[in-house]
Amino acid sequence: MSQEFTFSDVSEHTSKKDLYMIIHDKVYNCTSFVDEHPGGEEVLLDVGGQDSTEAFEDVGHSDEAREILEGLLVGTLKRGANDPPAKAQQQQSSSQTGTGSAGNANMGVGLYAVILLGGALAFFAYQYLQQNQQKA
Ligand code: HEM
Repeated sequence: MSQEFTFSDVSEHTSKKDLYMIIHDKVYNCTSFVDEHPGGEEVLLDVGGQDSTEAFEDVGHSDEAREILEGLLVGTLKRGANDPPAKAQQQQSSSQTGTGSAGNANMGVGLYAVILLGGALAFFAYQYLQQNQQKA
């Protein structure tokens, strides 16, 4: 059912009376909402006809804003080979870096374990040697 739009299809809708935008690879017709936007019409007109995923997410919009957004949905974006990569994918790759740093945290824990184990081994080795010395 959902209609597919290319980047150039969406880029034709940039005026206040006909305003489309792309957020997370979905296409929204924001025309009816421009006057109601609590953040003002200017910001919407600035990103009209473009991928505004970053602008939308940077503001940290509420769940209510996301519900309004769903009501404005008109279709999905069809990416061509020469189109820029999805902003959503870029976010994913940065969250993968996040997982990487979580992995580093695990490495940190591992390092502590090795140091503790090494310390314990040194302690027992020292005691063993002292006992041997006392016997001699
Ligand atoms: C069609 C897409 C959008 C919808 C449905 C929407 C909806 C809303 C809603 C409901 C609010 C009130 C606060 C909240 O509930 O989060 C809001 C605030 C705001 N929006 Fe949007 N928004 C959209 C796109 C954008 C974009 C692309 C920008 C770009 C910068 C933007 C910038 C802002 C700002 C700056 C505020 C804060 C206003 C304030 O608190 O003074 N919005 N938006």
